[in-house]
Amino acid sequence: MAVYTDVSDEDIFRFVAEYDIGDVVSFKGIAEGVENTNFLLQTTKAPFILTLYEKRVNPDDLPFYLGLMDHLSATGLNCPTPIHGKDGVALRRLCGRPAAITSFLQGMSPRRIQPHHCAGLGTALAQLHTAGLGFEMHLPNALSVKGWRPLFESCQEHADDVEPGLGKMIGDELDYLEANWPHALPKGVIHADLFPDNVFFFPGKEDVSGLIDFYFACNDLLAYDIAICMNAWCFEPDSSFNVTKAKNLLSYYGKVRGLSDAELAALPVLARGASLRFLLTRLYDWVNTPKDALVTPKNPREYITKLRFHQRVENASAYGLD
Ligand SMILES: Nc1ncnc2c1ncn2[C@@H]1O[C@H](COP(=O)(O)OP(=O)(O)OP(=O)(O)O)[C@@H](O)[C@H]1O
Ligand SMILES: N[C@@H](CCO)C(=O)O
Repeated sequence: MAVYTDVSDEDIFRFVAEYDIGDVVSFKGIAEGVENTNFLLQTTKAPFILTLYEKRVNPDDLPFYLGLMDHLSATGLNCPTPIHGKDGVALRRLCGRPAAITSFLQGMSPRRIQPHHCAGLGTALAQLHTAGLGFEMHLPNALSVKGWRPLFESCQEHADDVEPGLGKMIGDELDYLEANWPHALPKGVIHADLFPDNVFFFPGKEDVSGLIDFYFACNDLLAYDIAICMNAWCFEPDSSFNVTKAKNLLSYYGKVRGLSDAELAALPVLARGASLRFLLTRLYDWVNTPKDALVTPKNPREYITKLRFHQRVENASAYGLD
């Protein structure tokens, strides 16, 4: 249950009164998600999402995230739109946490990912990257290659408790990635966490209906965002890699924003980095979440398997490209 900060009825009535969004009708904690506290807020005017930002969100970065969602919404991309209070301010405080209300997006995350979902995702991701090129604020990716070694060092002592030899594997992978990271590839605004739970479709439809959870968005290599999606969408529950899904993701992305030969050639190293990034944040959460916590941390072993797969990949043809 990802509600880290409880909010009383009195708190919510006082908070909503700071906006012109109608009166509170209902207010329920949302179970999904592990990073922030989210509530579904229904008022006499419409449904909204109230988010209280928790430990992994740097409050100084919130103007970038909210400004980005405003920018992307204005370009026509379907993402949460920050609601501004009567004083014009979107970023506020509630129960001691930074907080904001955003629009509620209709649609559902796919429970069983089909190849057509990856086609829709490729299109939506390229549209996001294209729309983001006009966004003037800039936020370096704190969880890119420069951030991985410090993150590893903060939980290194526990790595071998998860799997014998994991500490050495991560140390060797960090050496490889720091020496081979493709810094010169095209950069722009990336989502950086576009997992299935953050992508909505309408039932029976193939196009993405909306994107949410922009709280890891930042400026980084655009093709790195594709690698994050390939890991999150193109592996089957039995850990096998689905080449058809990867081919759809890459080919439909390329119809909107063509990938350069350099980006295609760099996909294996980008996919190794994308695997390590989520292995590290999951490892950190795995060893730092109390056993009796209400929120269940995500299993880092899933990303050990994905990293090992990409370590064996020699070129992008393994991802379905001709
Ligand atoms: N704008 C929105 N419209 C509709 N539903 C939303 C919206 N924002 C969040 N949700 C719902 O709340 C859930 C959690 O939101 P979100 O993914 O932003 O939280 P999180 O803690 O950052 O999760 P994660 O672990 O995926 O990073 C989503 O899976 C979705 O069901
Ligand atoms: N999407 C992340 C959790 C939120 O950052 C993961 O699956 O590890």
